[in-house]
Amino acid sequence: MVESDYVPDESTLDLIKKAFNAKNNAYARYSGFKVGAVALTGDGSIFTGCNVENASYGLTMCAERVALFKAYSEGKRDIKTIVVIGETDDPISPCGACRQVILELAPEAEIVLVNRDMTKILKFKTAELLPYAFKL
Ligand SMILES: O=c1ccn([C@H]2C[C@H](O)[C@@H](CO)O2)c(=O)[nH]1
Ligand SMILES: [Zn+2]
Repeated sequence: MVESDYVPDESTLDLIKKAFNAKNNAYARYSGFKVGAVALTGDGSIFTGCNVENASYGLTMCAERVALFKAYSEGKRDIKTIVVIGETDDPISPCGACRQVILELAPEAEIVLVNRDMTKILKFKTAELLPYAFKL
């Protein structure tokens, strides 16, 4: 993990801005909490995501899984970076479901977690987010 004095390079900063903008598309009718994400693949493709909620709360899909599933559904599996930004004062912390999915679908990725105004940024390797994970 890299602490919040981590200064992203230009291309990572660009990803963070794209995730920030993707947050505007969030369908957060129930929680009011908007989240944006991007997934960067090895060929430079960028897939955005936002959270999409449902009246049946458990059907809600998180922003990072949307971005990841968009990449996979376009045949892009070489996930290099995932950025997630929410509306918290500290960098957002992905839920357990997302950690499980990220571990399997983006095992080599760097996960960049950002707070609401992009002043605090944490960087993790996928495996750090889910120790002793269930795998088959
Ligand atoms: O990392 C996270 C954490 C939460 N959410 C969403 C799910 C729900 O719509 C809302 C509140 O939990 O935020 C995400 O999309 N990503
Ligand atoms: Zn989640």
